[in-house]
Amino acid sequence: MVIAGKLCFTWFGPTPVLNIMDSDMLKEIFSRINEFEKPHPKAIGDLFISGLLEIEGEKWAKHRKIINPAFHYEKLKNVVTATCSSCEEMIRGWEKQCLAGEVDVWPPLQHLTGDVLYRAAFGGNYDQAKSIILLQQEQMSLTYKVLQFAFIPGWSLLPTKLQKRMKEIDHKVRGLLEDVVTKREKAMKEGGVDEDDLLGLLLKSNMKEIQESGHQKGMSIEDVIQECKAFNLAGQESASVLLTWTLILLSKYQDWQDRAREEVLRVFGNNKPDFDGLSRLKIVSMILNEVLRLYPPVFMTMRTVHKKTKLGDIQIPPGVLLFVPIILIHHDPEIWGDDAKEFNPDRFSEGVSKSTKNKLCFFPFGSGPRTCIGQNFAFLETKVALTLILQSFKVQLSPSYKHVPIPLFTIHPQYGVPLILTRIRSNSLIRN
Ligand code: HEM
Repeated sequence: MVIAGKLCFTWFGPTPVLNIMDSDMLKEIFSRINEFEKPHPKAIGDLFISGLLEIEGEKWAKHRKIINPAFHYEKLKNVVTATCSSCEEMIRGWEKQCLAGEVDVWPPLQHLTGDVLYRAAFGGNYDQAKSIILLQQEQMSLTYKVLQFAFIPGWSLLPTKLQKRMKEIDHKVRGLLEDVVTKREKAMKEGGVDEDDLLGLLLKSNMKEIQESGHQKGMSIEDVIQECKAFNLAGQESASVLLTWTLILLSKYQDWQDRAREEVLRVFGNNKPDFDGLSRLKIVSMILNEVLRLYPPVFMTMRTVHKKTKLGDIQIPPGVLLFVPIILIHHDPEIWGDDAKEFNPDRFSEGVSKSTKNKLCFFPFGSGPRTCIGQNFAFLETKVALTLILQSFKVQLSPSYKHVPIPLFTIHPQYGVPLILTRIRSNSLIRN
């Protein structure tokens, strides 16, 4: 039922839902974080999200303050180094595979972003992270199944096979992360390691709290593990999805691929991308924004209303779930024009605020205080990977590619992404 303009009322099982597409209301929802809070995922029986993604109020603010320094732009130089190392390994693999025919780039891109996250945020590598990532991927598809039953009251309390497996996965992931965390903690205590990556900062805050207060007041080791779990999920999945849809669209729109490659070669030649040069990639940024508009990896977000409140002229009772359908707003012809569904990076040629006329209608990373903390991380990693790929290959869609985007928390290509990769240099190892 449409209430007024861009407001639509529905039900999700027993829960009343308001779909919000109005720019002014969205600004309110994203900024008034005490009234419109993130819904607690346990309310729908899932177990996989935790940490910064779900916590509320003061605890969230405290955690975010601790973590923020690891995400300052200058601090993210290690993302560039980590992506270069990891991407070179991937490209070497593709060079061998492409001689034998097409390459399904979807699994390697998922590995890539997992590896980058581990190297840059946790000081490890993909081999250590592999089991955790695979378990979390399984957890996500199980959670998706759970959601289909979530409207049946009490279903989440039943001891079903699904619930049992989810608990088992949660337990295993927790154990694996505990191992990563305690190893680093030991190394830090022995004085060997003092890194300001994400894990280092989380652990330093834990140690500082203990030293200062003599007892645990701040981020406990349990909190640290939960945060690592959340970052694993948030940091790996969406970035791989962005890179994947970018390669699909550049394969489809060869003119944009040529323009992106020209720019990459103008800025870096055949050298490895460096931190400062990445900010000069204007065409690549326009392309990434357009991919994020058409295929926003996180295609919707939610808030819940905790106490009776007013949004615009409407009184909203507590318990209402607010759905923010990012993808629908990004595809709205009233905002983006008749070509809203077409790939046209030129619409971002004068920057995001010009193309959105300063309305809140493009927000692939959310908005307001609870906006994505990893936005710069994701942009750097994607630009580096794209630079190295475009320096090495011309990419085309294989005739076997089927265009079936499916929403599985993020938008996945259901049948993978078989590409034909043509090497454009005899030796694609990038110069230092
Ligand atoms: C293309 C890649 C990415 C996209 C599209 C994306 C998108 C989003 C969105 C839409 C939200 C929810 C915002 C809201 O509800 O207002 C979010 C939250 C979050 N993201 Fe990302 N994200 C990406 C990459 C990353 C990366 C690489 C990391 C970490 C390294 C990360 C960490 C987080 C965290 C921790 C939150 C919760 C923030 C909070 O509640 O304070 N994300 N992201």
